[in-house]
Amino acid sequence: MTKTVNIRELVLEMLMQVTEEGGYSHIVLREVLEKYQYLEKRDRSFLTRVFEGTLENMIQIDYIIGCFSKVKVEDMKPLIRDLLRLSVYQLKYMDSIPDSAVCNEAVKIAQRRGFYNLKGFVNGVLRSVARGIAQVEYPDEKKEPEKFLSVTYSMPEWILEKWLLQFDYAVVKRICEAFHEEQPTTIRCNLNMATLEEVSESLKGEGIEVKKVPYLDYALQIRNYNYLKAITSFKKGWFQVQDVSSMLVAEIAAPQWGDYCIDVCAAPGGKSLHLADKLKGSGYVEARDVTDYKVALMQENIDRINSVNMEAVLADATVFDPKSVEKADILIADVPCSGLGVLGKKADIKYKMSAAKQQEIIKLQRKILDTVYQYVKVGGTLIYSTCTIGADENQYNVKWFLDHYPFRLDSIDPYISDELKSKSTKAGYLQLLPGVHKADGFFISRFKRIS
Ligand SMILES: C[S@@+](CC[C@H](N)C(=O)[O-])C[C@H]1O[C@@H](n2cnc3c(N)ncnc32)[C@H](O)[C@@H]1O
Repeated sequence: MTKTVNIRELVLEMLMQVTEEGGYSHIVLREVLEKYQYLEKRDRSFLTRVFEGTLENMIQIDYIIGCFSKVKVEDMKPLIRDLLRLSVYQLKYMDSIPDSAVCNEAVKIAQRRGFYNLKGFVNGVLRSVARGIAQVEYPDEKKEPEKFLSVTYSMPEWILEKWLLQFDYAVVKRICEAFHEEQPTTIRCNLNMATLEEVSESLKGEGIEVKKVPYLDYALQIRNYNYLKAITSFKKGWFQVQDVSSMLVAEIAAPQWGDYCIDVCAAPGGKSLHLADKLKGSGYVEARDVTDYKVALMQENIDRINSVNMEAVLADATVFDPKSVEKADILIADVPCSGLGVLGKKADIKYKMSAAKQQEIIKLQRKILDTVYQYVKVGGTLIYSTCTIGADENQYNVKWFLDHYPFRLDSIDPYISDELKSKSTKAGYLQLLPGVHKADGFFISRFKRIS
């Protein structure tokens, strides 16, 4: 017999894992959905919506709580703070739930969790929020534009400050808005295994909504599925979940028949698998990553797709590998980054990242480039990419690389659709911006080794 689960309490535990224990929201959610597969679809959607919605809107929610609580949000007991957050999310964003139900449930959870003495506090704050939420005064866009963006879109001010130095206010606002729009799943169809029509028909046959997406003709958007790993065409290896921005990496790498490719930061393997598909069984793709866990993850994907020209390898990209010197026709450095381009899918990243952590990441990116450039043959291609927005990890690293190593930028225009072409793509790099482009925020640059 299955135990009854209190969904709000489960969301509270998930939030605690993310906000207090450093867990990653997409992993926490995936593990819970896998563990509680028996939950009804309605409960799974409620759980997903409250968990993701609370994280997406957390700065705004804390601002609202701050308007009604005498205790500062940062001084609250962590469990009470997260309980208030998920409750305020429901009060503000879920009209179908009566306010009284939200308050009563929160009080019961506080009591069950041993916070008898804070029942009154939880009840008082939530009932005041429920009564006064429509009168909350938010920062004025004209007088305090940065604060307005921060509270409206729950975006930390240090990120906004950096973006506003590089992009117009309207562009930054559009990026922030896009992170709050629906983020449908995008898939890359493996045309070596099935045609686009076959994948599409198979998905529709299982009641899944399918739509074409811009920029690439083998990519589809899917909606309204319950559990990805149960989809027949997924089990057959006919498609891989991957954003279009990430598919563009292999597109821009443009491997030729027989090429030897090394992907130095490859897990979970999306771009490597794409390269292997493009090579149609020829050449070879060494998909390297730094932990056993990540290598096993890639191996799982290789086995599902039955890829014959790809191998998952355990290797640290910051440690020089003499056997790889001038071995690669194509080297992919899809490096660890701040991830600010994918906040629409992984909202918690924005709270975990900081300017200081970003500096550490930049050092690692440069250390990786400083090691792996030696593996590229003269005349070979190096692709440097990140899933972030902002010059620090992108354009400045490109400039630094050109200043120190025997490479030149190479135009990417031959490999992308006309709507993506610009001065910078002609020069050799592409910064995708959510809301401006129909893709995740992503940066791709292409270099040729000249000596
Ligand atoms: C942006 S992700 C790569 C995504 C991957 N290219 C894909 O398309 O699925 C960055 C990867 O770098 C790996 N990584 C971090 N430090 C590394 C290192 N020193 N050596 C090799 N890989 C590393 C991480 O484990 C992570 O999987």
